[in-house]
Amino acid sequence: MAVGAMMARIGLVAHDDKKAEMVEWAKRHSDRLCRHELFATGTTGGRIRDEAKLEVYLFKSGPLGGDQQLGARIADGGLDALVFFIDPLTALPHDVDVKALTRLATLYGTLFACNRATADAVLMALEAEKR
Ligand SMILES: O=C(CO)COP(=O)(O)O
Repeated sequence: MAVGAMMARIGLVAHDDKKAEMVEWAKRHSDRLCRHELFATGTTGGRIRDEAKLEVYLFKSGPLGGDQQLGARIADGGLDALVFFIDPLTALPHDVDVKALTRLATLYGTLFACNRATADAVLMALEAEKR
């Protein structure tokens, strides 16, 4: 991404117990988020689109490959930041996909927020950063 308050490509994902929190966060920051290009796993993105009224590109649902699609975007250099509200208390059938996504975000140095506090900081960083 290049300079100033330019559009960033942001991935949004939330596990089921965290979806309400993600939607609330997206609503609170909708004036900021609408300036960026948003990508999300299917169910998370559908809720953000419907409830926060934001334009979101929807990948497949996480358990059906959506985490992998976001990971592929990271590997291709197509994502500037990832906001992923992970549920640490629930076992997931696609845990390997979750690990793969967080691994790729780490490997490629993607701005990565896993809770509301760091998500706020990531948004601020995207706006402040001189790129
Ligand atoms: O399971 C998820 C991420 O691991 C989220 O997928 P959904 O947004 O489709 O529920």
